[in-house]
Amino acid sequence: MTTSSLPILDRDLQSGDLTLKLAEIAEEAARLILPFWRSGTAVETKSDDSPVTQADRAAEALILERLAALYPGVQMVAEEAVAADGAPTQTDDWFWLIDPLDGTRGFVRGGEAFTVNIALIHEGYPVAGVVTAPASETTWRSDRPGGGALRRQYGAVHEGEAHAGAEWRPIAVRDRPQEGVALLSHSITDEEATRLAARHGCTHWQGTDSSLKFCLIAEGRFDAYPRTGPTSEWDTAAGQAVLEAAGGRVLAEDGQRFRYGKPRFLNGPFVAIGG
Ligand SMILES: Nc1ncnc2c1ncn2[C@@H]1O[C@H](COP(=O)(O)O)[C@@H](OP(=O)(O)O)[C@H]1O
Ligand SMILES: [Mg+2]
Repeated sequence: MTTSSLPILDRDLQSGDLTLKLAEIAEEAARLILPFWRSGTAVETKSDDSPVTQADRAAEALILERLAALYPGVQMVAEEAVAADGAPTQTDDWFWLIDPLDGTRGFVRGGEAFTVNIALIHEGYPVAGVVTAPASETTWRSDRPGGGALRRQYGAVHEGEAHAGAEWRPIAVRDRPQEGVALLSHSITDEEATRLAARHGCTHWQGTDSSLKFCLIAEGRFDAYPRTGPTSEWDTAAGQAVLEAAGGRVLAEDGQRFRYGKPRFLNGPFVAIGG
């Protein structure tokens, strides 16, 4: 592997330019995905029983091409490539985790909660991440390390109409209110959701697909996202980077910071929490 682009990658990470460039890529992928949404696009079932569409594949191909052009030689671990070719058995110090379309089930149902996710892992932890929600034309990103988290609504930028929402605005987690609200996957029962929410000090909960859950906690609208069922590392890494930058935390069952590069890139249980 060539490591020649690592100095440039690290320079861009430290300046915050990295996630600005990643946001452009994720938004380009989002524009590619959107025409497939609510279009009755064909759905195939992967070996793990999860759905995949042409939108997932087209978006992943675009992201891989853009990343390889910007930072050649950095290892890329992406959902559809792993589904097709298997997972790499080793990870480098630096690697990308890419989920071109998270929340595919919701996407296929015509729901709005689906996202494009790009994260950079360094020595086992997400150090930069970008999440884009194509349906609402919104992007969340971590800024330079220690620089917080930001959100923008990008649609108007490309229609050529300057409007306030198109600016990057800082976001932050909220202090836990008396009646906290948890976000949970639709993949669990109502009983399980109520129990999980209560375990993490929340009196209410709401079901939401995809990594959008991390972003909604990062911007201070919700309080926790506990997950006991399986996810893959590309489902959570970018959301974790955004949430941590906004002042939140993602913890494994042992209370330690949630880490990456695990066997087959499979996540165990975790909880994402705001303030
Ligand atoms: N058995 C399993 N193993 C690994 N990941 C799983 C899984 N069941 C669900 N997931 C992951 O959970 C994600 C959906 O989470 P949520 O329910 O919060 O929307 C899916 O992302 P994709 O839609 O990208 O496939 C999928 O990767
Ligand atoms: Mg996913």
